[in-house]
Amino acid sequence: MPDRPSILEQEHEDFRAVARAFFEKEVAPHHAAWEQAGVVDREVWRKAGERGLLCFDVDEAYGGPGIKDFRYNMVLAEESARAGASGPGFAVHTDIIVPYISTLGTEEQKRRWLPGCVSGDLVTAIAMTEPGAGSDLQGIRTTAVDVGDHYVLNGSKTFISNGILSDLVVVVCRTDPEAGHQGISLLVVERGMEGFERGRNLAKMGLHAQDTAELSFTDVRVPKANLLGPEGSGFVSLMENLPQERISIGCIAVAAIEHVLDLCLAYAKEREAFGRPIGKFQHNRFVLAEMATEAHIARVFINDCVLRLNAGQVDTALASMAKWWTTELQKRVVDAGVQLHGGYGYMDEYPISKAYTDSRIQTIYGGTTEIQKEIIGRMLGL
Ligand SMILES: Cc1cc2nc3c(=O)[nH]c(=O)nc-3n(C[C@H](O)[C@H](O)[C@H](O)COP(=O)(O)OP(=O)(O)OC[C@H]3O[C@@H](n4cnc5c(N)ncnc54)[C@H](O)[C@@H]3O)c2cc1C
Repeated sequence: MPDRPSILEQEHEDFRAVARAFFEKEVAPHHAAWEQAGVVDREVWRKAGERGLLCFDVDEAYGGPGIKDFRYNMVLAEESARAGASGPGFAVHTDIIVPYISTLGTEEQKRRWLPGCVSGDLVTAIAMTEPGAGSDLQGIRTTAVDVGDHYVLNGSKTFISNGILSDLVVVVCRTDPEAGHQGISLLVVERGMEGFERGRNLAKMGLHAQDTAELSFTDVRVPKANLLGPEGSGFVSLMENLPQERISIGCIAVAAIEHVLDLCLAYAKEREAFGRPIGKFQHNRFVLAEMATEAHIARVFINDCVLRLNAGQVDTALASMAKWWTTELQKRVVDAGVQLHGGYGYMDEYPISKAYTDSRIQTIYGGTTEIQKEIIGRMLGL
């Protein structure tokens, strides 16, 4: 069999060893309890920060190592998948939200927030989706009215990852209701601001240890100093940052696919039926042969995307291709994996069962498969 295609150097493998030890020691033993609780222990964020597993791209001036190399993020996704650690929302923090602060923040904002993001003392969330608007981001109704030195924020958000634990929430809101997408801005709402309430921690099909919550804002006075980027530039900022979010989700998908392949290969060799390992039946051999082939293709594809991301060469269409194709493949592969496990595949105590329920969201959040195809279609001039 060919080796898994790799774009990693020794330093990434050293980082992998640190991440693996962390997930084995600090995450895996607690995960079942966190699944019961619907949220991870806050302490695991600080421990991840101590080991240097959060926000590697943040510059040294703000407490990070300043490593702008997405291969580290990819390795973390792989080790997280291997440990079945779908609870800690590290990727959403490191890959998706903190980059908004790093790229759009003023010097004062970066000094105020980034060190805590790196250390795990500050957990972040991004709140775009509302009960009435998900894919159609321009349909959001949360408003922020300028009253001099602060805004008055009103509205509600739903399905927000890290919603319960978050200390900083990047809230997508309308600062000018008449200006279409040019009236959308990003405001950072901080834990404890009066009028900022967390609603339910939503019960979900999978990702049971991850907190996904409703948030509401009633006359929240948000200082102007918490505006991220120029007023009215929020929509453009989101469009600029979404490609990295989509490559991040693609990395998680490919990591999950490889993990499922490993689980299935081990099971096919060990489980016997009709006097032989189930992997000896031609049908199952074909399933695994297809899985191994597709995992290889997906790895080559995502590796290429990550290298392009590092070089600043990921465009919107490529990110959408990576997002929809890898996550749809993940869903298909993990479904085949459950079938291969027979009844055990349906049992929570088997990792394949959890991989199945955890995978289902992948084609929905970060922009659905349909939206990705719409984007690609537009880029094709259609
Ligand atoms: C576990 C979880 C975590 C999440 N985390 C976050 C988060 O941290 N922050 C955040 O802001 N949001 C988050 N979301 C929300 C997520 O991004 C949205 O659910 C998603 O974008 C889809 O929006 P919607 O649910 O409103 O579906 P809708 O937009 O109502 O779509 C419903 C269906 O219609 C299809 N559809 C819609 N428009 C079109 C179109 N133009 N063409 C073709 N088909 C279309 C969609 O593909 C979908 O199949 C999360 C969701 C979940 C479940």
